[in-house]
Amino acid sequence: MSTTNPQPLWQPDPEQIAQARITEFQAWAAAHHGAPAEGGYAALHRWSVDELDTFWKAVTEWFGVRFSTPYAHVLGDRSMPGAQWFPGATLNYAEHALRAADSRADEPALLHVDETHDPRPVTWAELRRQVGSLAAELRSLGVRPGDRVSGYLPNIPQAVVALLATAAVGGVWTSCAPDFGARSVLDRFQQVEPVVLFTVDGYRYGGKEHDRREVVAELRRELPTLRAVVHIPLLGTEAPDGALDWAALTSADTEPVFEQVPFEHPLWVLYSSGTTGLPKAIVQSQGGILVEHLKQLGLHCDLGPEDRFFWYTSTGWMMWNFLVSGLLTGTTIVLYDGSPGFPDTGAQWRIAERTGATLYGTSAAYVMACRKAGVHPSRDFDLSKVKCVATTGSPLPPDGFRWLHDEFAENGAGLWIASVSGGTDVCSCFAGAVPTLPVHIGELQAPGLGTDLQAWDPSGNPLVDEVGELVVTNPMPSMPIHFWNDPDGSRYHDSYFDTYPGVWRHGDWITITPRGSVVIHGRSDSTLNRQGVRMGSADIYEAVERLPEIRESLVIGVEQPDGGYWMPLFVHLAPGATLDEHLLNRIKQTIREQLSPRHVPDEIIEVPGVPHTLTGKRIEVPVKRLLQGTPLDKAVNPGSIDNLDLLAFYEDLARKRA
Ligand SMILES: CC(=O)CC(=O)O
Repeated sequence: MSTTNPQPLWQPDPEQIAQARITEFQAWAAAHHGAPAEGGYAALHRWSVDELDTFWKAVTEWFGVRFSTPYAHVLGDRSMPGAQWFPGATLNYAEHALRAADSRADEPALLHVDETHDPRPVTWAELRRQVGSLAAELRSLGVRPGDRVSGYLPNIPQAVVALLATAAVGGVWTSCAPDFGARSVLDRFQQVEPVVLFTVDGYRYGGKEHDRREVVAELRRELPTLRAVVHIPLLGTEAPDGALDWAALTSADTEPVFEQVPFEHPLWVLYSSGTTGLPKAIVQSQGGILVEHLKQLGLHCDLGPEDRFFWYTSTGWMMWNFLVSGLLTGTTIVLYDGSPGFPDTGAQWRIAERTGATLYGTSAAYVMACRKAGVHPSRDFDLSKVKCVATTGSPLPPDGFRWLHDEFAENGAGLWIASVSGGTDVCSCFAGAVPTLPVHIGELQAPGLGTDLQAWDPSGNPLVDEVGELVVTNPMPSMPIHFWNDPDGSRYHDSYFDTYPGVWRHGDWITITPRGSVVIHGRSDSTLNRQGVRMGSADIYEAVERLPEIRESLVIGVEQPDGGYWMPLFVHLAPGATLDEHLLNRIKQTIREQLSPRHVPDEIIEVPGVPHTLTGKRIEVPVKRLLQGTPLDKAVNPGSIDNLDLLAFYEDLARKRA
């Protein structure tokens, strides 16, 4: 593929460039660490990957990272997997996240918004006090460094307090959003065996209350390692028997004590979507996340104390963890707990307006939905504070860039549009926002600093202006320190390093353009990725195939040329069953209840059978490729399929849909 779009859609003016934090950083790094003073971002980026150790040392100095014990080197062993970052150093993530409490005690650290859309502030001093109180209570409950603390919580201030208190103690945080059904939560939490569970009684979404007390009771029964359950009465119910009350644990006026942990001490566990089995439990470190997020939020997103950072997310997605890290740069973060489109599609823009967001992030899918629904954000809302609209979850289609640009331009405003891409695996971005570079339609501005991002062909040759596998050839501090329950590291190794030994292969198709920007073409594996939320097909199979009428099923997600996403569920019925209205409804209801409304497919289609590999794995990727129009002989290796005849059905369907 060749990349066109020679004219930028937007470019920063000289004043914006001069004022960007990354410009100041470059000048400072040139004076103190030999970074190139000239050559702009491209030169800085080259230096950051060529002089990786010096670059990361510079980041820690620029952002004033407080090492309570100094490090021996920046990078001990640099091989992947297993690179050792800042050996010898100790620090604490939460201590850094609460630093602004010293100088800006009465300013808001959090703005909490629910479906009324009225922001409610939590000051830095109040956040710090609650974290201090809760951390002391966790210690008295016996929580020790390395213990797992879990949250079944919406995006509310209590979730941020619980994460920071856990990190202050050196515990390992992990969370699921309350729209996850019990099975999805247990598939995650049972792996990591938490000792504490923070939970709500329910949540509000789309104007309705969703009672989760039965799910919580099931979680308590099925998580035998729990020593304490903390009840947050979002719907106003009493704490169930044996549960502790949130208010009691957070009422003391206690200074937080920040456990000083090794740089590579685990901070949290995030989960992959579990396409081929249980979700991977991905562990990232306190120090690794601290420095990666300082770089990403402070330099790439250009966030600082005067900013307000709103990203529409739930606690079940890494973007929530990324949002919380906005505190590291002294930025006020906006927590929205509610439906993205309630009471109308424009909801998120209204929240951006009411909270004075300066960086507003959302999913590409939401942008496309607004475009379709005829929302006029800049006409109907005062978005004069918004400097950047960022998108992720899936690549923002060219029409999305044009629409955002035109909507703001009609009201005389320029808009920095940052389409960014990374993932749970690094809880960050490989490529995306750079405040000093132009934006071209359909392109991410550039690879991130300290990230040697390349597109490779199957033999490991770098490609420019051609589609290749997204690889990163150097270690990043936020790469997983390990997967949970993977003692020999084989699952970790096989997830990223089995194609190109020693090089991270992410599983996305990308093009690096001749001007150094990046185009993402979608997953090179079969992860479902709908409205920005990654989901595992295995969860869906498990739920659907509990129904006696379903013999087997296959779910895939197909990116559509118009930027949409089509997620059909193919069902092979048990003998005698009929796919009538009743069964269709039961399938949908089962998925909605056991997983979440987001897992409900767009269409349910009866098929004569599900094709497998010879080792019995359903072949999702070849079916997806067929439905994207790839001819059969190119979509699948015939020798690897158990029943080739079955593919004729999918081929036929692809023809009919074309
Ligand atoms: C930054 C991202 O890449 C987020 C995601 O799509 O999971």
